[in-house]
Amino acid sequence: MNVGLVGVTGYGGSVLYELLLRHPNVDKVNLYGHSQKVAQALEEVLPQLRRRDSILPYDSADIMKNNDMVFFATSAGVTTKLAQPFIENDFPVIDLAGDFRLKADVYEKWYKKPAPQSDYLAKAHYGLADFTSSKGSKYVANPGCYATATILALAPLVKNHLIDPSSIVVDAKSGTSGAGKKLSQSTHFSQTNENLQLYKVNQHQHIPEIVQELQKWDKDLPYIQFTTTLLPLTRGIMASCYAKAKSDVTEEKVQEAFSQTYSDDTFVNATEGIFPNLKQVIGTNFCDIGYQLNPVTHQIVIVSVIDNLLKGAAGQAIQNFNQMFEFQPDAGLDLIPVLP
Ligand SMILES: NC(=O)C1=CN([C@@H]2O[C@H](COP(=O)(O)OP(=O)(O)OC[C@H]3O[C@@H](n4cnc5c(N)ncnc54)[C@H](OP(=O)(O)O)[C@@H]3O)[C@@H](O)[C@H]2O)C=CC1
Ligand SMILES: CC(=O)N[C@@H](CCC(=O)OP(=O)(O)O)C(=O)O
Repeated sequence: MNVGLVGVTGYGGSVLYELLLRHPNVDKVNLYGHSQKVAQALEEVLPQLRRRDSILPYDSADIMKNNDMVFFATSAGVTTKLAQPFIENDFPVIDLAGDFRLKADVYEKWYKKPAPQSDYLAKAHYGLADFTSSKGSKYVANPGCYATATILALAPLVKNHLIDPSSIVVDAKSGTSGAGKKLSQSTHFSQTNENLQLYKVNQHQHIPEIVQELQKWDKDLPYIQFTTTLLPLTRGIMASCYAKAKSDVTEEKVQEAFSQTYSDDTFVNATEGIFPNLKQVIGTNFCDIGYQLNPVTHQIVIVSVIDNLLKGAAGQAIQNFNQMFEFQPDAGLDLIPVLP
């Protein structure tokens, strides 16, 4: 099949392009940029890919005519403006941005941008690929990177009501590629290198996304305590999550919850007492999780790690693509970590 990709010049888009080029069910990837530009040689912007492709001017009619579906890996607010013709024509879209993940009022509050129309939002499927299937959906809102790491870490405990939902504390950390390619003061080399910086404390836009999804399993879950820290690394997210176990919860019950939830999952691996590090997942679509119940404090610590550009973005988008078109669940995702 032919697929369209808008946003190849960004971090998420370039990683998605690499995955699509190697995907067994993709014949051609057509690249699109901004509407006002003429076609641009890909080599001019991404010479390291060594491909003689062109980035075509953005045109929704052209995208629908020449492709079977389209991926948007564009900045927040772009699909709110561009998605309409695809939704009205039931043309399949997978959107890596946050525009279609939240209810309109929640999106506007946390992203500080106008939300898409409510009837369009109602057509979007939140594609947390390890828990839901995108089969039959025409518009998939691919989850956020921190949201993916955090929800996957907490899901077994929240679903099985093993923790006090008001006790959740998440200390999440990300490499700078999570912020996209645009330079800012906090991602400047001299500011990031050999430094740790907290940012968006209690204001991160993934807080409502995490809460919205966890509440599907426990409607009594209130807002979570969530902080984000910028790491002096390019790729990777580590989410360290803490929650108070209910009084009757034992080590066996916690183990059973993780093993029931993830034993058949190709991409999520959860292990009791062994805590993951970032390098074991960078370059892959895996989410590795370590967890332990502290018998003294009765707190459970759960640590998850992902590559923000793969499991947190392009890799999960491919999982959703595979579900949407009923390809093999792991097609195009046979990746091994970057070593050493
Ligand atoms: N980086 C990450 O780890 C993750 C990112 N995301 C989300 O995925 C999306 C892409 O992120 P990321 O790759 O990091 O961002 P970047 O800032 O690196 O790239 C943004 C891309 O969007 C393109 N773009 C912006 N405006 C338009 C427009 N009006 N029309 C067409 N193209 C446009 C840019 O093109 P140009 O180069 O021409 O400006 C660029 O290719 C964002 O919404 C982000 O929040 C989600 C999960 C993780
Ligand atoms: C390090 C860094 O800055 N990460 C970004 C990740 C969020 C993102 O990718 O945006 P969406 O809301 O569209 O998912 C952040 O914290 O805002």
